[in-house]
Amino acid sequence: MTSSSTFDSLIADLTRDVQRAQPKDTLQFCTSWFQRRLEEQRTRTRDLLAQLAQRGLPSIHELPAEFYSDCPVPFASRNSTPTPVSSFPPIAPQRRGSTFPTSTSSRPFGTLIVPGNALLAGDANVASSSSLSDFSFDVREIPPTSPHSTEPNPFARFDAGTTPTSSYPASGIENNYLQAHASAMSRRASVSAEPIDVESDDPPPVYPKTPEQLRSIKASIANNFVFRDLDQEQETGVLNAMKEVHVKKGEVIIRQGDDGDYCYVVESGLFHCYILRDSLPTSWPSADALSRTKLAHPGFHPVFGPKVMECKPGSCFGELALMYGHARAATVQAMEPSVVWALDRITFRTIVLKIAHRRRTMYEHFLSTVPLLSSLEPVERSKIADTLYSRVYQDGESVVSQGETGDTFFFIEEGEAVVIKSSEGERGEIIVGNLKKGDYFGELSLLRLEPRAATVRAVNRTDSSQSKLKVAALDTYAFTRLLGPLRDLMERRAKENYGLITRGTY
Ligand SMILES: Nc1ncnc2c1ncn2[C@@H]1O[C@@H]2COP(=O)(O)O[C@H]2[C@H]1O
Repeated sequence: MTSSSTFDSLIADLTRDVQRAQPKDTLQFCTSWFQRRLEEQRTRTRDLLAQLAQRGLPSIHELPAEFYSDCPVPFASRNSTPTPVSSFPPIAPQRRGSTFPTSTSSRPFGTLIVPGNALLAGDANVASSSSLSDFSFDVREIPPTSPHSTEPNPFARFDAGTTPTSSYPASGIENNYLQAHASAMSRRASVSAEPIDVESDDPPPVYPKTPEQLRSIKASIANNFVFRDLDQEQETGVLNAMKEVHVKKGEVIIRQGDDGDYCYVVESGLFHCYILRDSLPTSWPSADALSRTKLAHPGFHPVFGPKVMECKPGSCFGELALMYGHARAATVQAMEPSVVWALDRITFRTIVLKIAHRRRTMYEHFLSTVPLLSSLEPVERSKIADTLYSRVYQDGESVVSQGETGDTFFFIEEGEAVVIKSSEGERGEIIVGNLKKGDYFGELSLLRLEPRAATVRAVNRTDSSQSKLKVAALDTYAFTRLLGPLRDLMERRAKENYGLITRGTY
């Protein structure tokens, strides 16, 4: 695929998703969307490299254009741990081995590392290597992505600054993108730069909660863009991993300019958020000194600056740190004894990425068993896998109804369905077909831009140990884009299986 067609297809995907989600903050939505796509693409690249590795030393030049990342991945071991994540001491983040492996040598391609990781790892030795365990690329082999740019890739330019922070040592490579910037806002690499070991079996932490607590957290995060797009499994993982934290009156839970690694949902109490517009002090007053600070008037803190927001029970704050590496934009202080639910970014990202990875593997496996798709290349099936989403139906529930406008195509993942038609003038419904695992339906209305020709309904199971109907769905746009090459095949099959394909005659 050429870069312009890749671009066109990305923009088309983004446009579709924006139209579907109707985000209030479009810019933020687009930013998150690209971040996710980048992560997915990097994971795919890693998977492909792992496959290539089984055949010998992989080479960047063997990567199909699909998988070409503008900046190949230096698979180098990490020899330093990340900086402390927050000045907030009461909860140590769950630094599980899976999320911060100290070395990738035992599993050469087991960790997703993308450009910028060296910011965190402080490991810039990307000289070429002959062994798989430390396989790496030389950044100088990588052409600039823009004729006007001398930088190896677009992710190189975190900022115009050149001074590395003490936390993230600069690399020794000339003109490279591994150098961190001194500015607080670019101290941490973007989320795409975070290594997440998607193959680890380490379960995310589970902190027990009452059903009421779960309901309250769920309601609090429901409209937050970070959590809104999580599926059921991801949401459950996130809710389970939230840890109850008691915050004393006056305690500073987030300090402006710090690295932000936690998100909080307020269970009880009250927090004030302040933003200091001027440059931040080189050192903040001690907790003791702060406790003696008098607030001259309620909207202004003499140290932290003007108050910009209050966070009451049900509010969620610090969530952007889960997605981006920005420094904290405000200081948040407890105004009374409070309780929050805290979630660290690594856990959040592990849950989201691991589940996404598992889901793709599961779909790829499933799609490889679908007869309709047998002529497709694995790469094409992977693309379909990335777009599918699952739905489970109760016995007797309709997935599509005759006469409706169709906007979705379905594969049956588990269970069985019946196809039912009813004709004007005829009484009742006639079962015209049975569908089982690996079958598909819903293509006719999309191919022919006609109303649904039949109703497809989950069977009433006679044995409750049988699976409920579970379908993997693809929306119109993805159907046209990804299954376009199979259009004739589907038309032919429809003719054979459903009889004469003319509206109203079957
Ligand atoms: N005999 C049939 N006539 C019409 N549609 C059928 C028949 N058997 C299965 N189907 C599927 O039922 C689906 C209903 O939605 P669509 O018309 O989009 O696509 C239809 C076909 O995929």
